Amino acid sequence: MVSAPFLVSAPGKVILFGEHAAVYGKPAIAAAVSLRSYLLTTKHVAEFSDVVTLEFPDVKLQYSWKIHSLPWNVVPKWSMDTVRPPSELNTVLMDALEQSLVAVLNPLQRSAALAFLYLYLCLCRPDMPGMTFSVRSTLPIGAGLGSSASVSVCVAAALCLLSGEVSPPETKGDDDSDFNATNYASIELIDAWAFLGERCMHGNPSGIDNAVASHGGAVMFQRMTKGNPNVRESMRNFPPLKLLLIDSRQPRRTAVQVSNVATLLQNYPLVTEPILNGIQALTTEAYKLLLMPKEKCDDVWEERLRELVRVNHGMLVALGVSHPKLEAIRMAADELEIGETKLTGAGGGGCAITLVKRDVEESRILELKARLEGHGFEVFETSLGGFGAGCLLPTKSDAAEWEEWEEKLFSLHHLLGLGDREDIQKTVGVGSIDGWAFW
Ligand SMILES: Nc1ncnc2c1ncn2[C@@H]1O[C@H](COP(=O)(O)OP(=O)(O)O)[C@@H](O)[C@H]1O
Ligand SMILES: C[C@@](O)(CCOP(=O)(O)O)CC(=O)O
Repeated sequence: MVSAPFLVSAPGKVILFGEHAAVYGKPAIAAAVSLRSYLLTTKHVAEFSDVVTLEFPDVKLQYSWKIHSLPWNVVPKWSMDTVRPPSELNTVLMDALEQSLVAVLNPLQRSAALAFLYLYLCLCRPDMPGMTFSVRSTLPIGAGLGSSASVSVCVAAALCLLSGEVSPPETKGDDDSDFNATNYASIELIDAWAFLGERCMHGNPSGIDNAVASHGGAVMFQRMTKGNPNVRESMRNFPPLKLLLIDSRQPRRTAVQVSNVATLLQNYPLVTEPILNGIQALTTEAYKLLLMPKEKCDDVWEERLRELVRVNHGMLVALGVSHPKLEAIRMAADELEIGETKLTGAGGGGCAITLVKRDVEESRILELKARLEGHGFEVFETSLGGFGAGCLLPTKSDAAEWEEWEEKLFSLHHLLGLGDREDIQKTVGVGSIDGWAFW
C-alpha cells in the first residue's frame, strides 16, 4: 500500500479515425499524446484528518467533504473485491452522491467531482486519513484530447495505489516495452475503474479514451457488448506521422455531442447507420495502412491515408459534430495545400488534426500556423504514442530527509502555484523529471 504524498500522471490522446462510431461498437484508432494530467495526493494535517479535499484549479474547483458525511452505507459490496469492477454505474450510489454535490453547480466542476467521489467511495474506506487530491493538466479541457479520461485515469490510479488494489509499477527490464504481467494486471484494473469515472463525466463513453490514457501507445479499439471484453490491439511500429494539432478554442462538452449523435441515430436510423458503417469501413482501411511495413509507406500510401482523413471528416460533418471554427481551420489548411484535416474527439469545437504532406515546405506550415494563431486558434506540437499511466514516489519515505527539490515536487502549495502548461511540464512533467515509472 502506498501512502501520500505521491504523484500520478496519464496522457491525453488524439483519435485519428473512428470517433463517435466508437460509441456504437465500431473500431477506432487513437494514440497517446505528450500532453498529460498530473495528480498529487497529500495528507492533511491532524486537525483536518476527517476531511477529503479536491483542489482542481484548472476547472476552479476547491471543495472539501467530511469523510464520514459521505454515503458509505450505499456503496455496493463488489467494490471491495479485487476483481474488475462492473462496467455499469450503480444508480443507488449515483443518487446518493447527488446530495454530496448539491453545492457544486458548474457542470465542469460537478462532473469531475462526481467521478472522483464515485471512485473514492468504491475504492477507499471511511477510516482512511484526510487527504487532498490536486490535479494540474497540460491538456486543453473539453477540446477533444481526452482530458476527462486522463483525469479519470489519474484518480483511479491514485485511489488504487492508496487502497492497495495495485502496487507501484515494477521495473520492466532493460527494454521499457518488455511485458510485465503484474504491471499489466494493475493497468487493466486502473483502466476499468477509470471507465466508470468516464461514465460519471460523460454518460456513454466508448472506453477508447481511458484505454489510451492508461496503456499509452497507439491502439485500435473496439467496444464490445454483452459482457465480451473490448478489443484493444496495440499498434506497435506506428509510423511517424507529421500532424498538426489545432485547438479551435470553441468550448463544448463531449456528453452533449455524443447525445446529439444518439438523437440523430434515433430519429433517422436508416440515414445515420450507413454513416457509422462507413466510418467503420474507413477505419478498417486506415488500420491496414497503418500496419504496413515501413518500406511500403511510400507517397501512394501517404496519399491514401490523407484521403481517409478527408472522408472521415466529411462523415463527421454529416453527423452534425463539426463547427464553423473547425471548418475555418480545415479551409486554411486546404488553401495552403498543407494536407488533409479532420476534427478529432467529440467535435462541436475543440481540436482538429491536419495530416501534413511529407514534401510541404516549412515556410507554408509556418504561414498556416500564423494564420491560425491570428484567428485565435492554438497550434500544438506533440508527439504520438508515448507512455500511459505512471507514478512518481518520493525517493525516501521520511520527509525529514528529503532534498529541497523533492519537497517542492510533492508540495501542494507549490503545485497549485505553477503557472501555464510549460511551467507544469517543466516542474513535474514526464520527460522533464527523473523517477517516473509506468505500468
Ligand atoms: N485539469 C482538469 N481538472 C479537473 N477536471 C478536469 C480537468 N480536465 C478535464 N476535467 C474534467 O473533464 C471534463 C471535460 O471532459 P470532456 O468534455 O469529455 O472533454 P475532453 O475532450 O477534454 O475529454 C471537464 O468538464 C472536467 O470535469
Ligand atoms: C466522441 C467519442 O468517440 C470521443 C470523445 O473524445 P473526447 O472526450 O472529445 O476527447 C466518444 C467516445 O468514444 O467515448
